[in-house]
Amino acid sequence: MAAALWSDLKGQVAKMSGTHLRTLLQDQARNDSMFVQSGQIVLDYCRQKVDTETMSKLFELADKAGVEQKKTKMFAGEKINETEGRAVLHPALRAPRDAAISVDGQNVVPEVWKVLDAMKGFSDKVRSGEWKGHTGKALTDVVCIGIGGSYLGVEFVYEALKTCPEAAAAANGRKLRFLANVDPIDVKRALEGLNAETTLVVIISKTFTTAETMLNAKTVKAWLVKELGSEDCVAKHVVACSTALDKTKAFGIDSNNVFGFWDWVGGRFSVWSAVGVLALSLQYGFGTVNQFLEGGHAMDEHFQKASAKENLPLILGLLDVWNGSLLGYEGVAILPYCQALLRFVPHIQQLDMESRALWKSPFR
Ligand SMILES: O=P(O)(O)OC[C@H]1O[C@](O)(CO)[C@@H](O)[C@@H]1O
Repeated sequence: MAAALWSDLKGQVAKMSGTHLRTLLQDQARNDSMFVQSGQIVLDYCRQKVDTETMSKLFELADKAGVEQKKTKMFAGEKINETEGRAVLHPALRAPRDAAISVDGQNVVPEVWKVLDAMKGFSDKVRSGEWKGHTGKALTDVVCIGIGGSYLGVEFVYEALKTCPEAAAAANGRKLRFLANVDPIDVKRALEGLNAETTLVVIISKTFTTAETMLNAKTVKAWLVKELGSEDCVAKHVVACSTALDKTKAFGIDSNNVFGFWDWVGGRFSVWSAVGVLALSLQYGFGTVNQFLEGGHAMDEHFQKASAKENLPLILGLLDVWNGSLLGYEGVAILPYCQALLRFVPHIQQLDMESRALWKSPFR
């Protein structure tokens, strides 16, 4: 059945290859059917090389491939990441406090909120000046050390919020820097103009073994110790977002200052966990970051409940199958006209490409 549908879709490829987009765009009913919305997010896909017949075959493909059932399994915490044998539960990171989402029979939402509350408490203390550095000064600047999934999403959201008036006001007088590359020039750029007395270092590493992150962490720790004159400064100036408590302890970080996450958070989606929430709360305040989490939750609900034809993530996924596997396009252009989204592309590129690398085709 699915094979027949696939060959039908190949027929659509032949039809679309001989049809100019200008011709497709003359059909207003087609264009209108390709304008869908969830809250304030609009998806207008009328400039994709599809007509309504192609789309109905793609929706049929989703149905035959069991997307609905797979979605149910995902939100039920089943281990749908087959290559790594893990649940895929980043939606639990942005679920409301009273939600229930289970992994291995245990509701993980209370654990998520325990860490969110701890991050709120810590970031409020740092921002208010109640938390003092080694020499008694308030910490106004933050350097995040991490790489790949433990860096790109955080930097993207930091940049996206920088020009939002409410977030900018909350960040007044504070700096947030990122250090990912092991090139000493990146260390220099990250620390440029910072005073160790007023700097907090956030080491972000799920495993706390990643070579680049560990080298940068040691380099910046040495800078703090040299500037502040004692190893004791680490307890006040270094915190971590990690799942490896033994390793963060060995590095000298107080276990109260380690903000955890879980095996079911893939690195590429981890901006929604402590990886993103801590640094962003230090810069913009927890309230603003909580709005980001609420936005993500609204999209999770839409993905779960909207019908296929109105379902933004599903439609984008189907268009990806169409463009990549059927039309054979080898690249995707993401063009954020809004300059505040300047770091969106590296974030999505890493997220998308790493997901593809981990995907196990049912056909191989
Ligand atoms: O958070 P960690 O353990 O330092 O790992 C970072 C690496 O893990 C990933 O986030 C996911 O594999 C990569 O993108 C990144 O290079």
